[in-house]
Amino acid sequence: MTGTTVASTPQAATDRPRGAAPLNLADYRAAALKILPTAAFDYLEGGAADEHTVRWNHEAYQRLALLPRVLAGHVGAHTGCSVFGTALDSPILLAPAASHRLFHPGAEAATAHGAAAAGALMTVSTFSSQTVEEIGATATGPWWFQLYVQRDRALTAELVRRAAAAGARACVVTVDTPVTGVRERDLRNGFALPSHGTPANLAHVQGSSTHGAIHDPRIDPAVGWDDLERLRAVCGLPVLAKGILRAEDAQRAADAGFGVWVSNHGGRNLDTAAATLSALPAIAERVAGRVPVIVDGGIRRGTDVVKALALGADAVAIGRPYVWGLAVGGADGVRDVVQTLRRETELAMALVGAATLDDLTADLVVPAGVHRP
Ligand SMILES: Cc1cc2nc3c(=O)[nH]c(=O)nc-3n(C[C@H](O)[C@H](O)[C@H](O)COP(=O)(O)O)c2cc1C
Ligand SMILES: CC(C)CC(=O)C(=O)O
Repeated sequence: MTGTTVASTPQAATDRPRGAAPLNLADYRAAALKILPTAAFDYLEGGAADEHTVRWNHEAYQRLALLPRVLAGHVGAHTGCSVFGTALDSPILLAPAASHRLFHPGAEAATAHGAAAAGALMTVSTFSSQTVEEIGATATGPWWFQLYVQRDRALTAELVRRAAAAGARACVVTVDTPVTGVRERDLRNGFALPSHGTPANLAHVQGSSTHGAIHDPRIDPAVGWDDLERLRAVCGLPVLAKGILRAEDAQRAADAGFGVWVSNHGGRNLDTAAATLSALPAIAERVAGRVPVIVDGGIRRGTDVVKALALGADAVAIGRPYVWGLAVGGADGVRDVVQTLRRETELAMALVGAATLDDLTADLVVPAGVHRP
């Protein structure tokens, strides 16, 4: 893809007046909008085509209301959990996002530090701007590796082996991107990932572009279930399939022991794909607790986390919000975004009468609007 590249790397906003400190994730978005070059903000913010799915992901949470239990007799709420054997302080994960250096000079290392400070698990993209070895050497918290299966399967195997050797605790195979969606903001901006965003993990590969295109021809469109089996054998790690929206696909993943990551890629690929929250209950029912179920897309408030867990997710992941934090404050911004969402989650749990994540059950959620018991 040709086009102008974003030349400048934004600096962290260290000189914000105290009174302007972000209170919630939407405040971080507003601050990131002020700092980032337009093309970088649009790449982060945007979705495919008319961006219906981007909106639906978020609105699906607003279409549900909570029915709190009272007099539950709890003191506070505890968000501790374990996902695929990794103990976590809270069920809030960082979804993979390409090229963190586009948003902050500290790149993925800064994200890793912020995630660790918040006790959150980070997922490192195949298209990270630092190598898995660099990230693994600096990460003090748990992290997973997100894989885009490459047409070159020897290279694919090498990638997951490198990630495992660098300390990744699971491999998340993205299954919703046989091709990338048409991101019209990027087309209008003539946007291509800048040279400092070139996928570091692939920099040694012959023919690898020095100006990584968003619509990357190296991603193999013909990925099958047998690829996931082979990858699990190669890396020896738990494998999750990211991008599942259909219950029968979730069932097949669970039958094979693959974790299920419910996602429509943040509305960035197939516009008018279903909101992830709409897809979640049927998926959770089929999986029936056999493997972890993670959901992402549009989660911006603690009440969203509570609703997702009540409807069957074991954990949620956020994409854009932690990148807003990264842009605004580097590692501290990432940490603060996660901690803010976690505090909101704890508060919402206390208010619905839930002491632990197990207390978040489907009866807490009803359609919003007029409720007739
Ligand atoms: C800037 C950006 C880059 C992304 N890069 C990747 C990626 O490399 N691999 C991947 O599987 N998903 C990628 N995603 C999708 C996210 O992992 C996640 O599914 C989505 O952002 C969740 O929705 P949310 O941003 O509304 O929280 C990216 C998303 C954004 C916003
Ligand atoms: C390089 C891209 C394929 C990364 C991505 O998944 C995205 O921008 O949504």
